Amino acid sequence: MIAIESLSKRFPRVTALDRLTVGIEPGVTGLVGANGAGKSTLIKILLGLSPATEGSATVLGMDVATQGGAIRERVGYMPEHDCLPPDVSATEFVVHMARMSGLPATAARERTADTLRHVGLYEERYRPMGGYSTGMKQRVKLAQALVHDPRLVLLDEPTNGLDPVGRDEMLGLIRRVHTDFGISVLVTSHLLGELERTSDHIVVIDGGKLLRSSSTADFTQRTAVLAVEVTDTDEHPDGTAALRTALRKAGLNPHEPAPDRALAPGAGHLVTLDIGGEAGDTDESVFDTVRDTAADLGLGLVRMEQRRHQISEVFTERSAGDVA
Ligand SMILES: Nc1ncnc2c1ncn2[C@@H]1O[C@H](COP(=O)(O)OP(=O)(O)OP(=O)(O)O)[C@@H](O)[C@H]1O
Repeated sequence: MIAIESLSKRFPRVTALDRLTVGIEPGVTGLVGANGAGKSTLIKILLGLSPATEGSATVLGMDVATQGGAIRERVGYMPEHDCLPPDVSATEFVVHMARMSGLPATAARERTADTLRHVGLYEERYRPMGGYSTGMKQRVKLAQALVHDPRLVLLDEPTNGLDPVGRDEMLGLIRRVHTDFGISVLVTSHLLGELERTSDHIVVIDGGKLLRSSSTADFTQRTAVLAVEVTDTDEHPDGTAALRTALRKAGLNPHEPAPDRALAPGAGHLVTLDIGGEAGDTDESVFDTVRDTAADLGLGLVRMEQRRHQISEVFTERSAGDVA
């Protein structure tokens, strides 16, 4: 869908994109990065609205430097900022946008009605948009991006300003844009965990550079840590200390307790240890060893839990790497 090759964008005081190379496949892709990471700048370059300083990119095989008009005909765009004229209704506005994209008048009206219904706007669609809630405005912005039946939509922070329920509804709508209509989606967010359920693939950028690009499953299912909760006994008043020592003897690698652990009520009963490698190839025998070790010590085994990685850890891992 999109091929980005060593793309840079420099403003006089700041480098917004720094030799970014990444490919976007069909499906739903989340583009994640903190505020100022370069997400909006990238989208504007991909639409041919802003020239890159260096490097190249193609969208649906078209060159962003020379074919911006053709790209915007085939791609839908939902901008981040508030851009809706307050005095016109959603219907009037979306019909206008459909006509701008080249649809004949009748088709534009029909598509507008269908699209507004799809995003969940009904009677309100005849009222001026100035009186709409943020959630309704975001829905109109999504509708105008979809009305000309594009193959790909670029959605810039579509959940901005929404409450948790509104966010969930918007993320559900975005998922359905792909599942119901087969339209590919590139959606941005500054909230790291937000796109985990919506996206097939996640691209993380930071300071205009690519931090990571991989499938959402790879991000969230690489499990490397086992948390074990045990009870104390008369024989072992500190069950976790006894378990750690015994696990070490059994050849495992339990983590040292956190320094403030004694201060946290109820937190003293947890032991964490590494299991499996980077790729998530968990060694099942670790579970048996932990169970048998706890049983041999006479400790009560409350739970064993494999922790899921979260996208936010990409940033933590990177900070740790920087320190190293
Ligand atoms: N027209 C411009 N002139 C100068 N600097 C700019 C311009 N547009 C963006 N920048 C800067 O480029 C960097 C990246 O901005 P960009 O808007 O792409 O980030 P973003 O990831 O979309 O963040 P946000 O979600 O906050 O918009 C920021 O430091 C921003 O201040």
